[in-house]
Amino acid sequence: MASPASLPQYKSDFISACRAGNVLTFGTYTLKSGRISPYFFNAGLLHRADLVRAISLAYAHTLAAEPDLKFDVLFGPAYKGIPIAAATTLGLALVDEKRFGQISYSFNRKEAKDHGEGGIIVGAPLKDKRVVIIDDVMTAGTAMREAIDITEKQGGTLVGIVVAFDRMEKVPSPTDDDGIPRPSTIGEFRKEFKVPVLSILTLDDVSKSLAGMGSETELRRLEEYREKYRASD
Ligand SMILES: O=P(O)(O)OC[C@H]1O[C@H](OP(=O)(O)OP(=O)(O)O)[C@H](O)[C@@H]1O
Ligand SMILES: O=C(O)c1cc(=O)[nH]c(=O)[nH]1
Repeated sequence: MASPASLPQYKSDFISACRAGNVLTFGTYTLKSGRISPYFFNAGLLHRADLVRAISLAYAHTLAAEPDLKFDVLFGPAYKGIPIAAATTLGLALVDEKRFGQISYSFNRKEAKDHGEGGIIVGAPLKDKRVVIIDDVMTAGTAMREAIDITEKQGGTLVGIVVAFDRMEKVPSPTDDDGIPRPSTIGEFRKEFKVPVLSILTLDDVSKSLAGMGSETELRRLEEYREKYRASD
């Protein structure tokens, strides 16, 4: 992926990291929502030290760009949200230790532990805290709804959401693939939860630079998919 000159440095660095890690791949993928996608953004591949640095700084700068967003805890839902929350907490201290030095992170266990310290939360308790949920991708928003539910049940207050990649897809419906545009998942979350929903990159950010990445057939399938699940906002 080439990085368009107009993008801020942290976004260009993040695109370069995605490229180095082959994070965006073409094929046939069943998504959590059940949609069959011709491309996939796999944040799990950003595991090398230099790529972890790029992703943690990109999330940290995305959060730092919101001066009014005050929060105490970054909550990363299992599983891919876990290393992202930990790495971004470090990234925040590197970007602005004065502002972010007291931020904590936590994550959930997918299955509650019934011995030792017990419970489903590891890391900072969420009770009475201002919580930003951090994850890799939002498509239909099911994973994010689960994370919001955990946050509320633990007594935390949701104040923001940040993801690496916004696939810019419409909210799911019973006639999901009717090709009729509906509001985007992220747009609906902004309206429903009245908190900032941030993403480092959107599909639009990278689509111009996709031309060198996939074959003509892969790019045509991507465009067909985009048309089918295109959001109206
Ligand atoms: O917006 P949605 O339609 O819910 O899909 C996106 C979510 O699905 C995947 O997580 P998954 O729940 O598969 O768990 P993982 O982190 O363990 O891979 C992905 O990491 C996103 O979090
Ligand atoms: O919707 C998903 O399940 C999904 C899409 C994507 O691009 N990457 C990912 O990890 N999950």
